[in-house]
Amino acid sequence: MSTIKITHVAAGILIQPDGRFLLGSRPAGKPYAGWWEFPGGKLEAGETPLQALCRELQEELGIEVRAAQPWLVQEFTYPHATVRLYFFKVTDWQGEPHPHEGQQFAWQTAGALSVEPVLPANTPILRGLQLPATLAFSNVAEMGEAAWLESLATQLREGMRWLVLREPQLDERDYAALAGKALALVRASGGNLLLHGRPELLRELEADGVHLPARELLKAEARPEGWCGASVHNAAELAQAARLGLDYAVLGSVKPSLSHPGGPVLGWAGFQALVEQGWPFPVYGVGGLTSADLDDARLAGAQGVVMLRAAWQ
Ligand SMILES: Nc1nc2c([nH]c(=O)n2[C@@H]2O[C@H](COP(=O)(O)OP(=O)(O)OP(=O)(O)O)[C@@H](O)[C@H]2O)c(=O)[nH]1
Ligand SMILES: [Mg+2]
Repeated sequence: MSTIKITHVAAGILIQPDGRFLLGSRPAGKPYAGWWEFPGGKLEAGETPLQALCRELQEELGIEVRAAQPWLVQEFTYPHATVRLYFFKVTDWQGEPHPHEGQQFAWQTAGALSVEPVLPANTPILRGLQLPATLAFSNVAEMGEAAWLESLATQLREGMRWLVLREPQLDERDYAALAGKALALVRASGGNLLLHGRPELLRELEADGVHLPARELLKAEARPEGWCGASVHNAAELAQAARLGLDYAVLGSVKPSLSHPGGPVLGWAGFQALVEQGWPFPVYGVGGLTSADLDDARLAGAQGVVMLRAAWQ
């Protein structure tokens, strides 16, 4: 029996307060020379990913890492190696990055890169960097259409850019009509609207993607086009989201919630234990959460929180 040798790699996403992050070009003489990557390199024997990250950023950039949070973990098979990449968000460092290996540097904005090509394993990482800290789910069922659309317009003015239209009580015709109205508002602000289930409506409505409920995630054999995330409750569902190459997962319930009363509750500790297994997409907490929970969410390894009621108040 042959076992695949996996090369473990730590890579750092240096993030400025304005959100821009650093890419470096790979030096001549290495595989994929000239391609863009996050600075980093292979773990040495006995090193943890964080130790390797600190050493590599010292060697390649001459900086000392002051604050780094583990973020996404991605496995990828190249012709020359199968790599397991541990990506960290590096939010504080000492010193100015200098190209110690003859690299070029470029500070970049998520979704609007000015350099290419980027290493192919990094595609999900670049998608993940575009996602927000709070993801809103609609609440027409409780608020009524007129009040919700009015609140949507207000939230869009105040910076909301991502939302999932989840209205299971509507039949397909009413759902499509509501989606049309919401999309008109979202488009005018440059935002993204994801349908909840109903991937068959994606083309017709020209929505930005689909959020799959867990039962549809488990049935899916391929991801729909556009953005795609899913609701998950356990490791098996997270693994299915990884197999499909989804852009994010929503994991819960973190706290008891009014919308799913009596369901299983993970708490932040249970949430953290699942997220720490390492996934190639960001994971949001859901279930009785508001923006007041964002600090706890980040400490537990979350991208942020999903808000239902709280998003529209
Ligand atoms: N540093 C880095 N490596 C990446 C990224 N994405 C990605 O697929 N890789 C892969 O991870 C592997 C390790 O990268 P590396 O060449 O930087 O390793 P290193 O700094 O230890 O260099 P060395 O080989 O000279 O010792 C390569 O196969 C590279 O293609 C990324 O964003 N940053
Ligand atoms: Mg390197």
